[in-house]
Amino acid sequence: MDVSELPLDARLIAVLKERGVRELFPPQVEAVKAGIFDGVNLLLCTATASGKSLLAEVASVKTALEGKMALYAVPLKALAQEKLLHFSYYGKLARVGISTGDFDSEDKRLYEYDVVVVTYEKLDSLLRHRPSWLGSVGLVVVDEIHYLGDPKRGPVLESIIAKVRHLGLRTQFIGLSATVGNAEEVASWLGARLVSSSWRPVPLREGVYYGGKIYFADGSKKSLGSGEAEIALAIDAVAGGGQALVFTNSRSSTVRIAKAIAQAVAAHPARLINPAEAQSLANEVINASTSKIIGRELADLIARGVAFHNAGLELEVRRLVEEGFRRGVIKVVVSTTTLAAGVNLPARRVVIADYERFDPVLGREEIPVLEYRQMAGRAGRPGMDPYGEAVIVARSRGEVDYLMERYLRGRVEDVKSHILSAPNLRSHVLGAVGGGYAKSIDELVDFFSNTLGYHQVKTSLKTALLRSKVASAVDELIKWGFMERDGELVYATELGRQVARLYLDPETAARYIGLLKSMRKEAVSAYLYIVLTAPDFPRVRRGKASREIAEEVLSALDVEEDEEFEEIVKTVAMLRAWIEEEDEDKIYERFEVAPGDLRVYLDLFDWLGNAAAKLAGMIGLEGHRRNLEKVTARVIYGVREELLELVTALRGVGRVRARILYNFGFRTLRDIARASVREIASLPGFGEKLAESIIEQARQLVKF
Ligand SMILES: Nc1ncnc2c1ncn2[C@@H]1O[C@H](COP(=O)(O)OP(=O)(O)OP(=O)(O)O)[C@@H](O)[C@H]1O
Repeated sequence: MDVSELPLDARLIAVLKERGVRELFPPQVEAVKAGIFDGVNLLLCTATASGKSLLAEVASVKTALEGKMALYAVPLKALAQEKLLHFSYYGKLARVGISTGDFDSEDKRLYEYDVVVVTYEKLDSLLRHRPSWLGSVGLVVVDEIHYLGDPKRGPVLESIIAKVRHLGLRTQFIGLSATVGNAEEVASWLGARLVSSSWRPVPLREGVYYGGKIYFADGSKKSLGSGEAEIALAIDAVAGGGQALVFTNSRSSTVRIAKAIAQAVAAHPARLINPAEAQSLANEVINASTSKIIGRELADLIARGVAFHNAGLELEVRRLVEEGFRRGVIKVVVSTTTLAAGVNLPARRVVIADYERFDPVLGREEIPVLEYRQMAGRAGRPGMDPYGEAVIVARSRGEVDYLMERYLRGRVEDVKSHILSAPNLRSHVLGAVGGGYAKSIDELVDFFSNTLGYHQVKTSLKTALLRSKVASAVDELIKWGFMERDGELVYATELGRQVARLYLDPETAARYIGLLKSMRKEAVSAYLYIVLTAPDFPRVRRGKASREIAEEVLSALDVEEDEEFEEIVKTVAMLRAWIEEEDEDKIYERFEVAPGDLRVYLDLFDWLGNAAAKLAGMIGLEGHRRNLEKVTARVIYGVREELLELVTALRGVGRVRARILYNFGFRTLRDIARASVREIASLPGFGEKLAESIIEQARQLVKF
């Protein structure tokens, strides 16, 4: 089908042609025939790179051109940024915005956009606020809809869909995924037509590697040189003019394998990389990295055409690696399997070095087929590679057949709902009541009967079951003071509504309130401790907990000294070092955290610390509210209290520069407003341009 034949605005067709899209891919033709441009609800389950996103983007812009809004939901903030970039192709045809942070806001200004890219949680939170513009939404897209099976994020998606249904919005719904086992069931629940296809723009060959040979699923074999599997497979791909993406199961092995491959690249008789280009990218990475140690380690590899990619790297650095790989400057990227969803990097050969990983709770576990498919699907760059290859590494001859059956021929797991588990149900019951979606047990039952979880219950007593689960959730929420019941009617208390708006898990909110109420003394470590008790927080697991900090926490709070206490105290110690302005590299070394981890902590603290402050305010603990706000601001910026005025107000001034300004006597915005460009420009790390900018900013702020 030629794009000119599509029922679309001529300007939109022109953009497609400019992007090089002339003929639709076969699954796209099916989607068009199924009614994607006629407002029909669709579930598109087609292979990676088969053009799902392109269609959903076009449908969004079409909706915009028809005067309605489109909401485009993605699982990760980084993917939201990427999506925003994709939408820039459509130029002025649609005003596209992004909304991923700050749950406690209904984002009135979003109304100014035609297309809004959101994360799942942000979309659910927006629906809880019920902004006035909801009525003008004409399309909701959910990308990577297999997240429905995720224990925490799945219920968020179900809740979104239940709310959209409840509101009776006349919206089209489009779900996208390459990997849903029970696509028919999900489509039937969504009331959507299913378009499913295994067509790929680049043929995919899948195989298992053992003892120097790749055994392909079609029975053919390929012999490679001897040596470590990952190295042999990567070098073979690069020597053949391609690139390789290697997935492994731990951060430390991404670094170890990348180093070994870099050595092999350097030792190869043929010149496999362009050293000048590689060196220039390496320099960029050093400049962008907040950790000198990790930055140098990575840059050293990039200079040899290889990189590691894991959650320890900050987003800017990950972006540079991804871009370098897309441009072909980097030939091999070694990534953790857990990051597979977040890396949109096609490569000629994908190597799955480990099919097992270590879970702190479950121990060793095999990766699901869904994850294997997500990784394997990245093999083959459309328009650049004649084929793609996905190779999984076996550790023994006997495993070859096992892996072939389990992964290459295996069926992707069914998506199973988790919304009826008690913690999830409590959270979404409060969200539904707090957002005005239900006012009685009956209405709650009605609301949750729109979920996949209900759809999947197979007993004839399913309504009775749902009713009893909902009633227990309500009882628990009443006990915590977030809801009240009057016969059949249920209400969210003011506090409960606030918890729902802050997008807090009710159990966490109840814990915060309990700890704040019983606090005996105002202590920074105790505030950090309280916020960190949320189960969402990762914990620092290395080293010994500091006794001094433990004592400070215990003098203020009534808590048990158990294993969890130890872990939280270690994390408190790390954040204390950060807000006492300890050098970043020292923190990374002392607590064995990496820049990417620290960014995750800060992001979470921004949300949960501010939420805890709001709760304190609501229960009349004004002093705690102010202290929590201050501690949260200090965590966000990594500074002592005296620097807050400068770091919060001035663009281009972070913790290091603010400290320099302060120590040189520029302690307030007023001091800076009075300074001359020459004075500030001569400080270490400040140039003339930056000096001009911050003086100008300070003058405006203090109306100098
Ligand atoms: N009909 C087409 N003709 C040419 N190029 C196309 C066509 N459709 C999509 N593309 C291009 O192919 C690439 C992959 O498309 P897209 O990202 O939409 O696939 P996808 O199925 O959403 O992949 P993923 O599962 O990774 O999200 C993009 O660069 C896109 O611009």
